[in-house]
Amino acid sequence: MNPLNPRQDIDVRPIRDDGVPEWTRALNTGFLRPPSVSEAEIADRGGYLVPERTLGAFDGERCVGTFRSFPQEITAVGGAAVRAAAITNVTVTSTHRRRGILTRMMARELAAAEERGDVVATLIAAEYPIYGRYGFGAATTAAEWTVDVPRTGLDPRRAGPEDGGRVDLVDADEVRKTGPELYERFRRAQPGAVDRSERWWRIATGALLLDRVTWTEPFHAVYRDARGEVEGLLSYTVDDRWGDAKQPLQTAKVTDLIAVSPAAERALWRYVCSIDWVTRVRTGWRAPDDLLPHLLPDPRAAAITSQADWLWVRILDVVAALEARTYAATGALVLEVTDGQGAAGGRYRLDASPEGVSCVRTTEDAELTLGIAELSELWLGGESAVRLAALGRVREERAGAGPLADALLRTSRRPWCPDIF
Ligand SMILES: CC(=O)SCCNC(=O)CCNC(=O)[C@H](O)C(C)(C)COP(=O)(O)OP(=O)(O)OC[C@H]1O[C@@H](n2cnc3c(N)ncnc32)[C@H](O)[C@@H]1OP(=O)(O)O
Repeated sequence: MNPLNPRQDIDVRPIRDDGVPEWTRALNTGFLRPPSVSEAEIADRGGYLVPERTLGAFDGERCVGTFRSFPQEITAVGGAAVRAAAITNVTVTSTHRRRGILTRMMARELAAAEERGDVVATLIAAEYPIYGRYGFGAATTAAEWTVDVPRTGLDPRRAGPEDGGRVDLVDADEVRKTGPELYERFRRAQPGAVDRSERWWRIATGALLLDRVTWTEPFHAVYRDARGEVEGLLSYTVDDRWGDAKQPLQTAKVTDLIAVSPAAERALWRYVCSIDWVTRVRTGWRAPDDLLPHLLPDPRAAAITSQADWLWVRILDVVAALEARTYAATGALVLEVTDGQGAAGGRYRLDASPEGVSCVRTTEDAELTLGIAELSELWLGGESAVRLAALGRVREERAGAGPLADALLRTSRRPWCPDIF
């Protein structure tokens, strides 16, 4: 029992329509932000919180735990949009931690998500150890590079597109017009990407200023191909740093770079790496196999400065999840899936080929035994069953089942979720 607060009768329930201010105070407290809640914050949250999907843990009238989910689409391997329950705003007040409040809120949401027919649940984890116990696996990773611009070997006179395309700076209105459509094209082709709301675009372009976030207006640039079609969007901010010898030492920080063609990717990275005064470029969180280093004459000018797990996925419906994706190889595999918390456990036979897939429950002998967290980690193609077996997290019941799982499930490019939610 937590000695700070011995009360046991904590009630976990959805908030009422008038419960937004108290819930928001608890959220700010849990995230160690100033707890007072402004009118603007209440109005903003009131606009998008869904009370029946917004849980509070109540000690009497006081909210001491927050948790909410919202409907999301995540792109599976092959491009299908899969129904997800996106989980966010998870906090338990410091006086009430480690007595099972998160576990109760999570159990309630996962049961509700299964009931709704969501195929997976998703989240971005604040800390690595929190969510594995609930069946979540780190399904995408992200890396950030810092580019030492003088070392790239890029000649600014030759940094522009060589394919008849062009790069133009555009204003925020233009981004709100062209960005959403471009992003839709991008995410349909990017396993691990999730949909962006209109609110996302308003925040990214300064149309909605949140009083808890310090806003710096970014520059926006688009790449248009030779026909004038927008194929890429770059947003970046630049600091104002000069050295003692009056030399420019500016860092450009990329806040978003979305491209639907390699030409657009190349043009936008080369553009941001060739702006006068900018001596460093921080890329923001990218796919771990981003092309960037190899778009520079000297790839070593781009050094990875940070790398971490990113999107965590929890499969709720194994059949629907495995049948939603495509497979580049042909093979059959019997999986024994264990699931302590949910209904996803059982034995499944996967028959996959480039022509199609079927996944059914079976009584055949298992070839590979793994937890639902491990299957979730493998689902988007970014992790390897052979690696997980070496770590003792997957067990081969038949020799060769691990490499076969990799041949079926792994993908040539890594999955990537560019967003945080
Ligand atoms: C998707 C998102 O919103 S990510 C944001 C997550 N929130 C935060 O990081 C804010 C700060 N932290 C918190 O508010 C809380 O510590 C929470 C929400 C992470 C956990 O809430 P709690 O109510 O303390 O968790 P609960 O008591 O249900 O823990 C269940 C188990 O998880 C473990 N656990 C919980 N949090 C952590 C952690 N941060 N690190 C390691 N283990 C943890 C507990 O030790 C416990 O283990 P046990 O079952 O072996 O005893």
